[in-house]
Parts: sequence; structure tokens; C-alpha cells
Amino acid sequence: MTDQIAVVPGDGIGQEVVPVAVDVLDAVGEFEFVHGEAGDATKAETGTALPEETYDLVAESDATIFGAAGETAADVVLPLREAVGSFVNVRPARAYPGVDALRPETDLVFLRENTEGVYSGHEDRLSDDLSTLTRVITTSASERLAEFACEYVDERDLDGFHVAHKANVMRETDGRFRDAVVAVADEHGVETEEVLMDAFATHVCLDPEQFKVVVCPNLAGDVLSDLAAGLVGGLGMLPSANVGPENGLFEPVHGSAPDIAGEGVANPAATLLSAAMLLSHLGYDDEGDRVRAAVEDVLADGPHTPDLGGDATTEDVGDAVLDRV
Ligand SMILES: NC(=O)c1ccc[n+]([C@@H]2O[C@H](COP(=O)([O-])OP(=O)(O)OC[C@H]3O[C@@H](n4cnc5c(N)ncnc54)[C@H](O)[C@@H]3O)[C@@H](O)[C@H]2O)c1
Ligand SMILES: CC(C)[C@H](C(=O)O)[C@@H](O)C(=O)O
Repeated sequence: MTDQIAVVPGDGIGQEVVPVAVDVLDAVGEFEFVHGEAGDATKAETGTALPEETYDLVAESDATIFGAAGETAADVVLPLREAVGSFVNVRPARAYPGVDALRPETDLVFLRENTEGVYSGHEDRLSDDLSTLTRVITTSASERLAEFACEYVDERDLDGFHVAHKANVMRETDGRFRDAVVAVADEHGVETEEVLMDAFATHVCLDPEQFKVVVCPNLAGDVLSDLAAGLVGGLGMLPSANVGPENGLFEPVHGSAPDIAGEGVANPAATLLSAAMLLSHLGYDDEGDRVRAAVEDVLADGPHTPDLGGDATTEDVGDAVLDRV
């Protein structure tokens, strides 16, 4: 049966990079593409940033390729991650040959908890002076993430993973997260090394090679993956996979980039690499590898968009990748 892929470009450069990824997906496989609207423009038009039809489309499809939303991002991305039942956000940060990276030796993957932490939705304004946020950490979500991490390192013949946390301050919540993750890893005979997340930010800048897989709570994964993007050539380089038990939502780590939107110069690499992750997730391993290899070749030889020092357009890069797949 043909797999159904939901296509939700969203706002800004999402409208520019997602079509490039769809062309590449279309070139390597037989898929049924169904299109959904979401984001700032959709809200302006319909009054809601995430229409029910789009939520349902994403929930019912086999996988989704998403671009970015603007100011409404939290109202779009978080429910869509929930729509696919995602519990982990896989964010590889890799420096590719040919890209002028601050730290060319970087090759690591963040496994970000994707359902709770400060993203729990429990934020309140209690008075003119006081607002609060409830940070939720459960043993079950931490264990589920750890199970995924153990399988992830096992499949890659790695001995273990780092656990980034701040349990020295958030003793109850990050303490619970750390304890649950380490306990599961111990049960599986997988090694863990703890690192305080603030210290991690320095270590990864100075010596990224020591990190291969980093398991972290939700907000830490958000911030630290953007930091790592800075080490490997910028936000145009980081793909991500929101993985659920069956379904998945694949999106670049970057946002709608209003500063360059409409110019046709956004780097499509992050979205193309997200499409490669989508293919692997659906079981099209060869096709995923082909797309990854094609992107890698184009990054090595050019053309490059302006963020990577070139003068190519998004379409030029897309065409070069299409030529190679
Ligand atoms: N997942 C999402 O939908 C998501 C994620 C982050 C931010 N946002 C939203 O995006 C909007 C802009 O946020 P921001 O400026 O902080 O982050 P951003 O990621 O949109 O842009 C940050 C910087 O990186 C550059 N950049 C990002 N992607 C690029 C690409 N593919 N090629 C070349 N350059 C690229 C931008 O030009 C900008 O200078 C905000 O409204 C925010 O809410 C959405
Ligand atoms: C827009 C926002 C909800 C989102 C997040 O925090 O996860 C973004 O920063 C990201 O990294 O995809």
C-alpha cells in the first residue's frame, strides 16, 4: 500500500524548503502526498493556527514533513508532535565536509524528551506581579526515552550515552529524570555518563568529539541543539525527527526565518535531511541513504546558499540534490 505523507510547509521559509524536500521524496519513492495548512498565515485567514483538518491529516498519515511556523509555532508544533504520539525528538548535529563549521569534528545526536518538562502547558498569571510555570517530569516518560536511547546506541554499536540534566538545582524533577534514565540504561547494560547541562554547553563547544548521543529533558534539548547548530554551520543544517510508536513528524530545527523569507535563499539541507530521516522511519532505508548521500555530495561540492557562504538559491540546491538522487 502506498504510504501517505502529510505536507505542512507552514510559514516563511517553510514554504520554500518543504517543496524542495517533497520533490526529492517524490523522486525516490511512490507516495501519496496530502497537504495541510498551519501557522501565522492560516491563523490570519481562518482564526486558528492549526485547523482540525491539519491535525487529523497529520495524525492519520504515515508520516509528515513540516516546515516551520512563525509566532504561532508553539500552537502548531507542540500539538502536531502530540498528534503523531511523539515521545522523542531525534536531533542530529553533524558537521559535513565542505561546510565551513566552527567545529568540523562535531557528530552527535540529541535525544530530546518530547512531551513534558516546561512544555507541560501549566503556565499561569497569578497576579500583576506573579506568573508561574509547572515543570512536569514523570518516571514513565523518562524511562520511555531511555528505552529508545538504549536501542539507539545498540543499533549503532555504541557503548552508551550522555545524560544532560541540572539535577544539582532541580533535584526533584531533573533528579527523577536522571535516576529513571540511568536505571533503564543500567538494566540494559548500557553505559551512561552524566553531564550538567550548563557545563555541557561549554564542553560541546571546546571538544564536541567526546559526545555521540546526548539524552536530555525537553527544554535542554531545544536550547542545546540550537547551540550545536552553531557549531556545524547554522540552523539551516539541523534536521529532526519527532518519533512516535508508529507515526512521525519530520522537521528542520529552524523556524520561519522572517529575515530571509521570500528571498528564495533558505538552506534546504535541514529539511532534506529530515526527509531522509522520514524515509528511514518508513522503512525506505536505501532511499533515505540515497537522499543523505546526495545532500552530503552537494554540501561537499556546492552549490551553497548564502548562510554557507555561497550565492545559490534554495531551488539551485534542490536541483543539485535531485540530479544526484
Ligand atoms: N519549529 C518551528 O516552527 C519554529 C522553530 C523555531 C522558531 N520558530 C519561529 O520562527 C520565527 C523566527 O524565529 P528565530 O528567528 O528565532 O529562528 P529562525 O530559526 O527562524 O532563524 C534564526 C536565524 O537563522 C537563520 N536561518 C534559519 N533557518 C535557515 C535556513 N534554512 N537557511 C538559512 N538561514 C536560516 C535565519 O535567517 C535567522 O537569521 C519565530 O516566530 C519563532 O516563533 C518556529
Ligand atoms: C517553536 C518551539 C515550540 C520549538 C520547540 O521549542 O520545540 C522550536 O524551538 C524547536 O526547536 O522546534
